[in-house]
Amino acid sequence: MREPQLPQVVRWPGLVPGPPEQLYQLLTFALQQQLPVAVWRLPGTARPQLCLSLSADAALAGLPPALSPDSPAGFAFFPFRDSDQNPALFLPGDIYWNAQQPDQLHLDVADSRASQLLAFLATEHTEPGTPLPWHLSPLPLPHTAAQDEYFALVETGVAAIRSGQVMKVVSSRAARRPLPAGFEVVRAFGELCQRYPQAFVSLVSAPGAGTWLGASPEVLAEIDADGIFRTMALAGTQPVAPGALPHHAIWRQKEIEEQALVARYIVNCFKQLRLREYDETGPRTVVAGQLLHLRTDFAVNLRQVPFPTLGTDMLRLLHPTSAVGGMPKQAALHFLREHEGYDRAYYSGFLGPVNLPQTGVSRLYVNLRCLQLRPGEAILYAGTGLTTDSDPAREWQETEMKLTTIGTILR
Ligand SMILES: C=C(O[C@H]1C=CC=C(C(=O)O)[C@@H]1O)C(=O)O
Repeated sequence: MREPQLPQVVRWPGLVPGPPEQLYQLLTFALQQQLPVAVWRLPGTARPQLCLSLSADAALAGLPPALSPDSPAGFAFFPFRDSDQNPALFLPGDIYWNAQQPDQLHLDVADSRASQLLAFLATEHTEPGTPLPWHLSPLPLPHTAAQDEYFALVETGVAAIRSGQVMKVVSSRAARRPLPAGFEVVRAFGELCQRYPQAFVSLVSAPGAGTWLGASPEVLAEIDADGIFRTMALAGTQPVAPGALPHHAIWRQKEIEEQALVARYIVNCFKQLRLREYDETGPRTVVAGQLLHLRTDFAVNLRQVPFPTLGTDMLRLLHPTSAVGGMPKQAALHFLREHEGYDRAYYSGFLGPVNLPQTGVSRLYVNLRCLQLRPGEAILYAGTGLTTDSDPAREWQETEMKLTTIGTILR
């Protein structure tokens, strides 16, 4: 098997500033040169990592990434629906930096654009907090549903379930919020990292896609260093009750069914691949910020099950999962296209590093609890899984709760 060429490790040029300054310098270079860049912090880790691509065109991937050790290293940023307006991106890992090893940069020294970066880092010192030219989406602002419109959408969804058109559908909406005075994107990213230590925190800025910040609780497809493939069925939502232990949470029939459908969807994907050797754990209650969810974890040991394309195949079958689309998949997606009334863009798409920094290790998350930056404001996104028992007012309230996860950085 051919291993991808990983960039070389070079020393940070000149005096090594603190990681926050380094992050700022790298972002300044990327944005001034109008290049795509992604910063992320993995759940349970302390330090951010960064992937910078030296060509905007090279990031236009078109296809979902292959989760295989011989595919290129980079950062995937995939929309809910792949389209000309919201292209599927894969940011080649031309430059990789990890705040864990702050004196190192991974790059190809023979590339003249990489040398340009090194020269920039050696001479320029942008003060953190200096406004940066973030990429902005060229698309018009998405329609933001008022309460009565969302109620109507939920009612239409429930009617579609009752008539047997779909079993489950996840309706969603966008909401506009002004940026507070002095709002600063990199600081907001840091705040998300502090507030949500168990989330996948991300900041992606790319030509054509704009700038997105998020704190996702949901793994879509992951292959770790021990060759374990993982995915999860995450659904059902209630607020964390002050003083109560998460495992004492009581779930209604509605949430239990909603989550069971997502788990069934994943089992069906394994079945389509004729794979029986998976471990299933749960469902159990998990905490995601101020919310509780029900989660079932699935794992396959790829060192014991000889299925080298499992990650790639599952990713293509899973996205969009019934935690963000519905069931059956095509009928639910058709319903959303007809009735949702706005463009989700990269909300409920997926994102994360592939073979970066370690060959064979990929970590893709569903892009939930996220916002998109626009001049002077942010567009926040949230959705709720509908079943026959859904009540419009409760579903609206649930989207409000989900919006507060990312909304806290706008206070
Ligand atoms: C669609 C979202 O959440 C999904 C993940 C967990 C719980 C969900 C729910 O309870 O509906 C959703 O399926 C969102 O956060 O926008």
